[in-house]
Amino acid sequence: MFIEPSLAGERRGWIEVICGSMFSGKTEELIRRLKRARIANLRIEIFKPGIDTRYDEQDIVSHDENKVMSTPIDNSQQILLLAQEVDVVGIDEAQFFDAELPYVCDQLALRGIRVIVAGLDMDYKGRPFGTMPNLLAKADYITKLHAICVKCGNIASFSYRKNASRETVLLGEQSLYEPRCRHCYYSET
Ligand SMILES: Nc1ncnc2c1ncn2[C@@H]1O[C@H](COP(=O)(O)OP(=O)(O)O)[C@@H](O)[C@H]1O
Ligand SMILES: Cc1cn([C@H]2C[C@H](O)[C@@H](COP(=O)(O)O)O2)c(=O)[nH]c1=O
Ligand SMILES: [Zn+2]
Repeated sequence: MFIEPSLAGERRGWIEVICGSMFSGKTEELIRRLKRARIANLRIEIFKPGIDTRYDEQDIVSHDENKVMSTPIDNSQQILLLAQEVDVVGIDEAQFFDAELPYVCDQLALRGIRVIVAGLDMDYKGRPFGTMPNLLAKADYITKLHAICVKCGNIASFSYRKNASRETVLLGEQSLYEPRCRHCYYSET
């Protein structure tokens, strides 16, 4: 389990990335960390990409319906304007953001802000997803989570798409995707 670094002494920012397949618990873990920061009386701002309207226009919602309020935005530079006077910034569905997001996270961390980012590391084809590889390269702390493979019960790192759509971005949940282990993923792709 991730334990927050000590905040004693001069305040320095850092970047945490939570990654993994769909259903691996990224959003739950993001919400858990943000709730703990709130308990510590830290000032928090939470962002998600405007296109992610799957469960709610505004809130970040996990597959188990844990939720937290967020600000939907269309480009990552908006975070630099909106995250004033805050101690912690949370960002969900990072894979959908533009290529500037790693730079934005760097700038926030330089301001002394703790940045917690959650996102899919791979798309349905098993390729690195969007800006995630660059974020992972810049992260100070990385947590890789796993779902349970729906075929065999082993740990799952892949998000298998159940229909024939070929576009990279296709919002959805259980009806469209299932988490699979490497073996079960490659046996049907
Ligand atoms: N195959 C699965 N493996 C693990 N968790 C699953 C699975 N299917 C459904 N879930 C549920 O999904 C929850 C995680 O949801 P969430 O945090 O939204 O994941 P993510 O953001 O990584 O997609 C788990 O706590 C569990 O209740
Ligand atoms: C694999 C994959 C996923 N998506 C979409 C599907 C969901 O709307 C989100 C992932 O949400 P989660 O919180 O990680 O469950 O991404 C996509 O557009 N393309 C893909 O290849
Ligand atoms: Zn499997």
